[in-house]
Amino acid sequence: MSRDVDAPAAAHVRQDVSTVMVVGAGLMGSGIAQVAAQAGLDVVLVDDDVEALDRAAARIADSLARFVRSGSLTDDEASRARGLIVTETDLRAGGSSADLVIEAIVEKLEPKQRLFAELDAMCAPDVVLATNTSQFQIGRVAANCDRPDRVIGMHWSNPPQLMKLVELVVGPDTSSEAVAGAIRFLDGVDRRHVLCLKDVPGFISNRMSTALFMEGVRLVDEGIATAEDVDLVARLMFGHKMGPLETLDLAGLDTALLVSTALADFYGGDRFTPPDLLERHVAAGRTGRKSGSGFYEGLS
Ligand SMILES: CCCCCCCC(=O)CC(=O)SCCNC(=O)CCNC(=O)[C@H](O)C(C)(C)COP(=O)(O)OP(=O)(O)OC[C@H]1O[C@@H](n2cnc3c(N)ncnc32)[C@H](O)[C@@H]1OP(=O)(O)O
Ligand SMILES: NC(=O)C1=CN([C@@H]2O[C@H](COP(=O)(O)OP(=O)(O)OC[C@H]3O[C@@H](n4cnc5c(N)ncnc54)[C@H](O)[C@@H]3O)[C@@H](O)[C@H]2O)C=CC1
Repeated sequence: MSRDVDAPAAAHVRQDVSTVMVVGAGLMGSGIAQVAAQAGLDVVLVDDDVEALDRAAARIADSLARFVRSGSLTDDEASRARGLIVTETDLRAGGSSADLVIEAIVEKLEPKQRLFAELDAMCAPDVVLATNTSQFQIGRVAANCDRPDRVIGMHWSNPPQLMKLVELVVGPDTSSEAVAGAIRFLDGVDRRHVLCLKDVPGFISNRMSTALFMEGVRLVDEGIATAEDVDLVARLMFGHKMGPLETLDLAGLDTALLVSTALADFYGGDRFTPPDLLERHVAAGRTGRKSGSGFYEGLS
């Protein structure tokens, strides 16, 4: 880290991680769990929905198989990683053994606040509690914690298995020891980081991406361009790997609607406001790859 983080003096924070608890086994939690297991860490993956845990196990198996097919992993490495992940519906099963907790549950504030209060009470006092929120201020997520100094934003990029950058977000109380612990963990799982130095909604990445993604949706909603052409502009004119609408299908339109609505509420103006088309797709269950259709059809 090249800059000092202005934070209050805090109690000791655990720097060495051998067991990670990931809470929320959706798109992101399953991918983060896989990354940690591929780095040789024990992982407890928790979700309150047993079917979500089954889907997570299938997604992880599929992703590991792809890595084997492409030659990035051997069969042995893939089965070792799979064997390091335990799935659980009971938070307490992982809470006592975890050296680090990464939360990746639904993008709603109250459930995250409730979960962090529980984690704060349950985990050893020197364990860093990280949130993968896409946009909530870390100080708000940690609002009901006695030890907000160990709460940090750890915003991964989707798909976590392939994307190498993670955004760390420093809350008003986050200690420099917690930042150092998070960086040490990310270094160990071969991820680069950037530091968002102020606790602002949307951080660096989603203030940028939401403005672009919502403008892409607006162009389609206003009949100015097809989804295909908006995405082609991003790919061939800007050199992006994926266009905004393809990326929304990847991320989940339901999550994108929660993110853009929250950012629009906070910042006002139009730049983050979700166009009607996004709301209509979500209302119709067209949530992107996770449902098979979104801006595009036949997704998997
Ligand atoms: C409203 C705003 C808020 C939104 C909601 C919240 C979102 C957030 O908070 C923040 C976010 O994450 S936003 C999303 C950020 N991510 C991106 O923008 C992804 C952009 N796409 C890419 O980088 C590449 O297309 C990508 C890396 C994904 C794939 O690469 P390619 O384009 O080259 O595609 P493929 O040819 O399909 O794949 C390349 C090789 O990788 C293998 N593969 C794909 N998926 C895999 C997976 N899950 N696990 C393991 N391997 C995988 C694939 O098989 C292929 O292998 P080869 O055939 O051997 O090359
Ligand atoms: N989808 C994306 O591209 C990205 C999402 N994020 C953030 O990561 C978090 C998760 O997003 P996704 O994985 O896309 O969502 P998702 O909808 O795929 O998964 C969320 C999971 O959390 C579980 N869950 C909900 N409440 C719970 C609780 N109290 N305890 C345990 N499990 C609970 C659900 O059963 C579900 O399996 C959100 O905060 C989101 O904003 C961050 C970066 C990228």
